[in-house]
Amino acid sequence: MKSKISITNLSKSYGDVQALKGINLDIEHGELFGLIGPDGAGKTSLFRLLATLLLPDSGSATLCGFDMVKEYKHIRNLLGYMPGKFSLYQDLSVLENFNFFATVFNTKIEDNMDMIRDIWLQIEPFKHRLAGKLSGGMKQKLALCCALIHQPKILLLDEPTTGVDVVSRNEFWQMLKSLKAKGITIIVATPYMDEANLCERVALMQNGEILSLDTPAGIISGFKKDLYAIQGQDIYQLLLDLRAYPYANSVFPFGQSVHYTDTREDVSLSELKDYLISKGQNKIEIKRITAGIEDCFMALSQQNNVQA
Ligand SMILES: Nc1ncnc2c1ncn2[C@@H]1O[C@H](COP(=O)(O)OP(=O)(O)OP(=O)(O)O)[C@@H](O)[C@H]1O
Repeated sequence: MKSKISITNLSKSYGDVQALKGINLDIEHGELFGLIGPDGAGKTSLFRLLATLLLPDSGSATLCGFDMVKEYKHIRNLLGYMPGKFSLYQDLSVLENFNFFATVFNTKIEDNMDMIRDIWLQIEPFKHRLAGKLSGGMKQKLALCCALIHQPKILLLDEPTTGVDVVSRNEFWQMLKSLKAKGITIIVATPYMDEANLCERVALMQNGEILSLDTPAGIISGFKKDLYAIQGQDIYQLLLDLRAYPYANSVFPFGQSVHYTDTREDVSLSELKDYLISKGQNKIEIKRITAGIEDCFMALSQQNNVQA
């Protein structure tokens, strides 16, 4: 069975809030796909629709060829869904949670070990611990095991690495790669732009719309402006001064520097530096850099806001 997902013109509102505005998206069998966007972009709403927990206002979607509304029962058996908030029973042990999910899906842990062995081995030493007493990374591993217990063809993971330390985040992505190798179609929603590079394709989302849909490299190649990282002693004042510069096209804070693009084709860096010195800035450093996914997102978002 091909676990393709096809989404056509899908919309969802909550009262006056338009959470999804006509989403069109095809995700291929066995793809590791990223939904990347800030809080409120609409990622959870899209997942809840695909997981058949919400009804759309308009539009449609098929998962493994089954209609999301009319054939929701088939979809529930084919789908593993890991919600954003820890969804397991905090007062049950690891093993009790696991057994509970196996029972719900009318299966047994031992019958599904092939699929989950690598992950289970990492949490097995804690099998008698209450789920509520696990670390963030361990909770995510348990939630992933529970989402996999019925051997789903499609896995929806809503912000699985939010609040998880860097080491556990890396381990988690390694696990996703091995699940993908088993032929599972995986969609990961994340607000972390750097995780886009770990996906085969991504959709950058904002305000219920897809701003861009491509491979991470394809998205980055769409960034056509020269990009500069500018550092100075007072980063906040630097940001304000750059925003006031008449040739500024985009100015965003980025860690310890400001990412800057200019409206001119040929940027005069010496003129820009002189301007900043005239504003009282010192220790200015300007470096030409390559855009990352976050720069692309900011540029697309700015473009989208101008068009709106
Ligand atoms: N039950 C609800 N009632 C009213 N508004 C809602 C409801 N659920 C979501 N929204 C609104 O819909 C929009 C999209 O929210 P959604 O949760 O789908 O986005 P998200 O990208 O998953 O962000 P988050 O990480 O904050 O959940 C937001 O403006 C949100 O406030």
